[in-house]
Amino acid sequence: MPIVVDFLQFCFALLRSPCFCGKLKRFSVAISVSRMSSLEEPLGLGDLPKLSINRLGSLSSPRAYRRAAADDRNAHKYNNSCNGTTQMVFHGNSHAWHPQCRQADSSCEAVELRDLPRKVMWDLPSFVKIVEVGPQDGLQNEKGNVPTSVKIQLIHKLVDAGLSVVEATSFVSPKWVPQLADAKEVLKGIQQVPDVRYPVLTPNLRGFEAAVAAGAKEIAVFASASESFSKSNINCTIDESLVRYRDVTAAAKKHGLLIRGYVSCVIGCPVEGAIDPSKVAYVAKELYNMGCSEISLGDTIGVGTPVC
Ligand SMILES: CC(C)(COP(=O)([O-])OP(=O)([O-])OC[C@H]1O[C@@H](n2cnc3c(N)ncnc32)[C@H](O)[C@@H]1OP(=O)([O-])[O-])[C@@H](O)C(=O)NCCC(=O)NCCSC(=O)C[C@@](C)(O)CC(=O)[O-]
Repeated sequence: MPIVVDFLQFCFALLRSPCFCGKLKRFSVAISVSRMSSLEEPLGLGDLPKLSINRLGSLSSPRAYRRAAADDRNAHKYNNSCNGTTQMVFHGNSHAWHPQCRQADSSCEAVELRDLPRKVMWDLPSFVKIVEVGPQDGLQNEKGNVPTSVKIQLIHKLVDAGLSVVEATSFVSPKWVPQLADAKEVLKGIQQVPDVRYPVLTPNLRGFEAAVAAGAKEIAVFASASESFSKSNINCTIDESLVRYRDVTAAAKKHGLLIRGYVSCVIGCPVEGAIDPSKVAYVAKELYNMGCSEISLGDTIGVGTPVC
């Protein structure tokens, strides 16, 4: 199974667990795998393990971690006999992939299910970075026009509150988003704090050039896993957006700028309903390949609710 697919299955399993998704509408995932493979085969999401967060929690005790570490050290001694189907299994935080045979029959699946929470707990990141998008994603939906000075004040207060990444604005068409027509004045007006990042959205080269002229040091491109959402949001197909973003990211790399990538509607779309994770993985891989150092998987309409 390609790395991205397993990782996404783990994400969707967590999103479906009762407590996890109640708290998170969108989560920013920094996918930093050494190699991403293209995805052709459909995913068998129907057989996703039904993880319950309390089961995971029970494995988060120090003793469980010590036991997991011990197991992990012996991971290479796994010697399940099986009918020869080799799959990659992700083990512990060593980021080492241990080819491991697993039988397709229930006994192996029982082993796999029993082990999965340990691996998931063992492999959860040790910290969560909050990317604050209110000044952009929030204000763009405001009915009235928020004065530039108030936008700048909001950004300063968010930084004072301790946030280290505050998305400042979008350099998009004022015809589409009049609320952020003052993007240049906002970015120029911020008293930037060292070590704080102020990414801005740039949907095309025109927006990118305007952002650089206003002093942007980090940009974000935003694609979708839903064709309908892509059309309604940025007036082009997914593949057309990726062509645009290859130009934007190439220019950004020339300027040595950091690049974030967004994938919208990773769970569901208001028009198309449920979104196939392989579509999400395809878009994420393309964004990664063009140079995005962080990729945010957005449950844009907040439908990642628990299965049970
Ligand atoms: C993407 C475009 C620009 C394509 O715009 P377009 O209509 O497809 O094509 P266009 O190139 O003909 O541009 C239309 C007009 O905008 C101008 N224009 C063109 N580009 C720019 C620019 N960069 N800055 C300023 N002006 C621009 C362009 O010059 C033209 O002006 P006119 O010639 O008619 O006077 C348009 O569709 C647009 O701005 N859409 C709004 C995109 C947007 O802000 N969406 C919300 C972002 S948040 C989000 O997507 C979700 C996310 C990321 O938060 C994650 C999640 O939750 O899912």
